[in-house]
Amino acid sequence: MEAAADLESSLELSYSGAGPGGLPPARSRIFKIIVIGDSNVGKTCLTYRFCAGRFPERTEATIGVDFRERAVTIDGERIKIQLWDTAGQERFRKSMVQHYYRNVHAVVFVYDMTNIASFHSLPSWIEECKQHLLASDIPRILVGNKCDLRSAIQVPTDLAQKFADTHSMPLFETSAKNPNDNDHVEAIFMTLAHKLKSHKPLMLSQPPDNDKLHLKPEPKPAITCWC
Ligand SMILES: Nc1nc2c(ncn2[C@@H]2O[C@H](COP(=O)(O)OP(=O)(O)OP(=O)(O)O)[C@@H](O)[C@H]2O)c(=O)[nH]1
Repeated sequence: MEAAADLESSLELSYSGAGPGGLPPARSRIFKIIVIGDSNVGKTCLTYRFCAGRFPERTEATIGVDFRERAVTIDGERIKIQLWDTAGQERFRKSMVQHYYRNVHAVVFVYDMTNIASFHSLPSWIEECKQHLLASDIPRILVGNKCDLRSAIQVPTDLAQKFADTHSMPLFETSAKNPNDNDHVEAIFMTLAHKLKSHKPLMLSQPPDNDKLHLKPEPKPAITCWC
């Protein structure tokens, strides 16, 4: 918990150190996106796919929060997308919840298309989000994951679309696993990044202290259905 607080406060600091030759250092805007949803829906795999460009060989239940970052260039501006992969299991998230939501710029709700229970949990995730986010105009998107498991689908697209419409969110159906969906996962986060880029100036980038969070450093490397 303290580690997350440290990370938050380090992100809130404006970088005031001088660059080479006394010139101001290069700065890039940084956007914090939290990814939430039930355990096992594929939040870790989706964030890994976007940041590392591939499906992870193995995953374990996220404890607290995991953190991945990727720099992208949009319309000539280099920005940093910071993905906060949160724990789906209540026992691993309880004490951290307020840290997830601090200074959030966008929220990605994820459900597993092959698990109707994860879809039915969405209202409680939305409610949690409402309780912790001060601004109501923060971009939010809904992602149905695991569309590669076609024969096991339990959440029909029209049902998900209806839910998304009710909550004024765009819906994306994709797979973190299917390499053919790589571009789709990319497009989901890039669509969000484009949206955020036009937002008011945000935090300045400062490298987070991954050691404090005990995280492994990662390699950098309105659509309905892309299946
Ligand atoms: N077939 C398929 N399996 C997936 C996909 N995404 C994730 N998985 C699998 O689903 C399981 C859970 O994935 P995670 O990414 O760890 O799930 P999570 O939502 O981060 O889970 P928590 O950390 O417990 O909250 C793993 O066994 C993944 O291999 C997908 O798109 N297709």
